[in-house]
Amino acid sequence: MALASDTPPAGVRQRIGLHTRLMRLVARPGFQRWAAAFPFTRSTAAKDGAELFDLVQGFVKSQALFALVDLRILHRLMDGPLTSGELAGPCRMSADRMDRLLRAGTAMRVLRRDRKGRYGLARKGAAMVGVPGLEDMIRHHAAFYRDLNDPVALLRGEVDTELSAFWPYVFGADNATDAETSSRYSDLMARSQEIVAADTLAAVSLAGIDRLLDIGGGYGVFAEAAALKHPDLNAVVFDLPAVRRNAEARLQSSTARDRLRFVAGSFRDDALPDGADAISLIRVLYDHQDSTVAALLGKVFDALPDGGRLIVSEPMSGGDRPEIAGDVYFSFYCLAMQTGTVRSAARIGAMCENAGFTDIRSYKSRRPYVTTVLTAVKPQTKPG
Ligand SMILES: CC(C)=CCC/C(C)=C/CC/C(C)=C/C=C/C(C)=C/C=C/C=C(C)/C=C/C=C(C)/C=C/C=C(C)/C=C/CC(C)(C)O
Ligand SMILES: C[S@@+](CC[C@H](N)C(=O)[O-])C[C@H]1O[C@@H](n2cnc3c(N)ncnc32)[C@H](O)[C@@H]1O
Repeated sequence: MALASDTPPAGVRQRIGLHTRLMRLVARPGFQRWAAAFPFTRSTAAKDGAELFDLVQGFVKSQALFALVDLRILHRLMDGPLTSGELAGPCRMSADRMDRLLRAGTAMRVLRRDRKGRYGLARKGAAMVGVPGLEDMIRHHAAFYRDLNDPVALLRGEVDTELSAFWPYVFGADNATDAETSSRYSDLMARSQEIVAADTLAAVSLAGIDRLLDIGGGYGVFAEAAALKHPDLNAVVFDLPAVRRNAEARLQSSTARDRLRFVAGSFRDDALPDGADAISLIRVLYDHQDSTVAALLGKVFDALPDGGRLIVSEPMSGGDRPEIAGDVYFSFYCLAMQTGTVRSAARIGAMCENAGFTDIRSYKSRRPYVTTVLTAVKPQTKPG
């Protein structure tokens, strides 16, 4: 039954269509009881119920995963299965509490329990250990979840978020005085870029490109991966001066170092290095508001030669068809960051088009929770 406060605002007339009538039926407890028992509807009712419960308990699962990561349980099991009693001491908790955590890990299928009651790694738990930066990413969710503590206030813009103060170290803000924090989070950014770089290079080929300019390229993980994959490619990483020392150290240690260079500057205030026939923006646009993105795309367009290519790669919204990683996790993450927003491939494509680009393509993503790739081309100017 709709409450007075649930009714549409004055002046809004809603048409009650067939779908809405059906949804009102589904909302009735009596219909739910009937559907749960009726042979043709009971499996859908059970499936919907289980999926709803999974949404309800999402935070609890994430926090149980956090505990497994924070206590390094996955690493402790790399040498073989252990009992809860054996894991309890080093983790400073009682055996029965440890057993509670290990059962949760087993139910979530990151661990498995053998007949003797010992716990070992399940396939997904083992995979987690190998995903670059994933465990640190999970640990840094402590700050994100504090920002999400009152999600309505966050949506209303009433929360002074922790995440917004967290990454400026990486963005090269002047207050990056805490060297230990700075390098810890910069490392997190660099490590998480490894899978983004791999998926970007799996989606698009850089064959035929002589010189790549990676704007906001951080420590150069993408530039290095591109150079290693394409032996004739030279790449320039353009990022804020605060990133220079660590980026140069990383690029210098690469076997492709002769083809990698760092140029310090801001895409807001400085000219972009010239001579690139392709420019990449990896996880850059979603950090910024529309006006900054429009100005950046315009600058990128001007810096490219005719026929030059733009590569955009970052987690994206599903647009007309909202999708779970882009429209839940990254959307709220960007909200907590307070500086930018997640955009759909269609929205980014339209912004590229406004900047003058043509031949805009987005690629079906293998892992939308890692990245989605879009390319565009600066058109050839017609002679005469
Ligand atoms: C051998 C046996 C037993 C069986 C054979 C079967 C077989 C071949 C199985 C395959 C097993 C396998 C290798 C699995 C691999 C799984 C992988 C690679 C999983 C990867 C998961 C990646 C995840 C979950 C990534 C998550 C990324 C996140 C959360 C990123 C967040 C990024 C953020 C917040 C960035 C912020 C940056 C800013 C500041 C907003 O710009
Ligand atoms: C989210 S990080 C992405 C880094 C890297 N491309 C990656 O995927 O890991 C955004 C990068 O943009 C850089 N950045 C932010 N503002 C910038 C600006 N005005 N000019 C140049 N780089 C900037 C930051 O320093 C940071 O390295």
